[in-house]
Amino acid sequence: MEHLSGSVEHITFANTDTGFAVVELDAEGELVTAVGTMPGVAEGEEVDLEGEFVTHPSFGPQFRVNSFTCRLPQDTAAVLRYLASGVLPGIGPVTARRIVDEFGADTLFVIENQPELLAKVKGMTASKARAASEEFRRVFGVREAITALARLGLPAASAIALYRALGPATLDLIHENPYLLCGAPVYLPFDRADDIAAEMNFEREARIRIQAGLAFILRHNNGNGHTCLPAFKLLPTAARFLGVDEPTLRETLDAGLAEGEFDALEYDGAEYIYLPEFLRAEMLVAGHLKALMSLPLQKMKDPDKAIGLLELTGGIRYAPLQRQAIATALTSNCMVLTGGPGTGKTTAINAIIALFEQQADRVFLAAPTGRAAKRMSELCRREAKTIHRLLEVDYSGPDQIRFTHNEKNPLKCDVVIVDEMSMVDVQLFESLLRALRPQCKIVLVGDGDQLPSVGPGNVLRDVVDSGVVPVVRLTEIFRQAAESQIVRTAHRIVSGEDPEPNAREGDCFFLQADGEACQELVCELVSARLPRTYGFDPVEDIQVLCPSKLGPTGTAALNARLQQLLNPPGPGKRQLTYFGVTYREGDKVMQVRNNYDILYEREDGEGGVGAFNGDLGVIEAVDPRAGSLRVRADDRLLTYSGENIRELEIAYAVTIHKSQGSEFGAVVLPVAADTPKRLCYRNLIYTGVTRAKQLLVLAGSRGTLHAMIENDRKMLRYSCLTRLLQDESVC
Ligand SMILES: Nc1ncnc2c1ncn2[C@@H]1O[C@H](COP(=O)(O)OP(=O)(O)OP(=O)(O)O)[C@@H](O)[C@H]1O
Repeated sequence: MEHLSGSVEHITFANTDTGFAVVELDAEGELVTAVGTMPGVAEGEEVDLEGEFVTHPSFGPQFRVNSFTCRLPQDTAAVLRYLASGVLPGIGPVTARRIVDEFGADTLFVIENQPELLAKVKGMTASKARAASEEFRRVFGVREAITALARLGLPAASAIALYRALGPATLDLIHENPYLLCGAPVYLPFDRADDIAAEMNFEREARIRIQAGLAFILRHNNGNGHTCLPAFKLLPTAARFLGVDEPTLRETLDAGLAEGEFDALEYDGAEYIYLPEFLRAEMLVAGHLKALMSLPLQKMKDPDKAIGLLELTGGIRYAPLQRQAIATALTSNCMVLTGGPGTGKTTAINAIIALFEQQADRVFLAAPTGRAAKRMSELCRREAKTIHRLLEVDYSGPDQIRFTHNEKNPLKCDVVIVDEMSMVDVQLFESLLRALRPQCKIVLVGDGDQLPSVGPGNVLRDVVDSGVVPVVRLTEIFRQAAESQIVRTAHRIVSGEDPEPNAREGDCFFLQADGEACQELVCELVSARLPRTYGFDPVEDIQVLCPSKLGPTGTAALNARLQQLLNPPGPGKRQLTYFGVTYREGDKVMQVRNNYDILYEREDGEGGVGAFNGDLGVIEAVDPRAGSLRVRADDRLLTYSGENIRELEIAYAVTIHKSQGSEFGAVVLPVAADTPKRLCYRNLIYTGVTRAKQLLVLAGSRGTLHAMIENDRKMLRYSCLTRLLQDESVC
């Protein structure tokens, strides 16, 4: 680690949200470019940096900043430059000169502590002076927090986020309870917070430690899809994890329950422990659906006749189960429509939409991901939005996501149809239901054999299992769809059968290969064979879907190879390397978590914020100097900089989990013999197979494929939604 001091001559780039900046520094007469997290850095400031000199391929030598501290400008000339740079609101060069003329070397002290004196300077008002003072204190508060938290090993971006959440009292609050670091927005691993707390002499049996440990275990399990944990699981796990005996844990848990830190439900003699937001979500979902089901039905007079007329005008004959689905949608306030690929769900949805609209009902279509919404729009030939877009994310609040549409501002629709419901987690469903008027009808469409949602809960399965809402399951594969081997393979998998042998003219193949040879085969298929034989574009049309991230046929190894093959470095092709990952213009990338800070522009000029888990795009431009990227994802052009870049993964190959809700022209799916056992199960392979529309190539070992199909273990997800729906005392 090297040390560098100097005064900031020029700011080339600065992102106020992340603190990422590129500055020109006068370091003892030599001009040096410094790049890194330097929140609020301003011209004229004296900074002390730690980091290393690196040589950038395009910009030559520069200093990569690891830690940043700054001294207030010392002499009046430096103070003047600092203020004149526009760093504080309402103060431009002319006013800056007047202020410095008035207060000289005391200028910054006055700004910080005596804004009322500042107000007397010509060009300033009391409110301008207050705003400038507040901004000054905020910037220095953030910096103080960054310096103090850096000593605890926290990166600057986390410190900035924490300061945004906790405000000026950040450091005091962390000293009182270092375990706050385990929660939003930092989510520090418990053992790291535990080490910090130990240094501050917190005891092992301290109540805040135990409560934080219990919350950490619950949060960790939320990450694995559970909305709650039975106490008989939570307590022994916590005893091992925290090294505290169970009676002490029970006592602390009870105190936490009394104080509202946790919530609990009891069913069949077991006690289920929740973080409050998840019980609130389940209660709301159960209450809303039950209330909806109990509302008097505004039945269509003669649904059979209406369906018959639709058949006549549309030149179609609905299958009996489709008729049942359409009639159920028209005659009940809420329903679930399920079925595998090619069973006529979309055809039934289109009929449902048409008949609702005949009654002058306003129908909204929604899906959990951008790709699923796009597909729904295409198939239903009308606008479908992501649930987030339908509800309109409200960006005005702090980090916690909020929506513009909620119980106070409900959506103006009479019916909402949600596709790919298996992917909707309990909190997103809660948000959707909050935004619906109580009488708004709901049609939930999904395929229960797909993987459950990434987020907590198993809403579709729980609602189906409850028996509270009518469910129609389409089972007949229509002739046109049955011609597709992909569709037949998917249905065989659901019934536990291996795919048929390869046909000469088909859309689904199995190719035998293993280990490194399988990696080689996948790369050859994507880069040469499939483009040559079928005309697929290797980046746009073909997607490699892997069960695992690791091993020769995991996403990590395949992405490294495919990036080199499909998008090697070239003259004029700019790239940047961030935390060991090289992002190059032309690379295919995926956003791997929801982030409401990323700016985008749509082709129609509409701007907005937000990138969502699973969004796929291509890097259109890289600005290595500013450390930023522009990514095109369908009709949106997203801008990434600083820490946000870490949420982008190279995506020539992605895991099957991450591919939920998306479809691709061609899918290459490695099922090598070394696929980890825990990833050999039916829902996973079924989800992967059903992502392919025109061509599916399974490459690997038949034994592994067979093992995956054979293992029908349904993943256990702890949740009480089914019970809450069935429980008559809950409303
Ligand atoms: N009643 C029907 N009579 C004849 N063909 C039908 C009927 N219903 C659907 N089909 C045809 O069957 C095929 C699959 O239907 P559809 O797209 O509605 O199914 P899906 O369940 O939505 O499939 P996927 O999930 O794969 O998109 C389509 O080609 C459609 O035209």
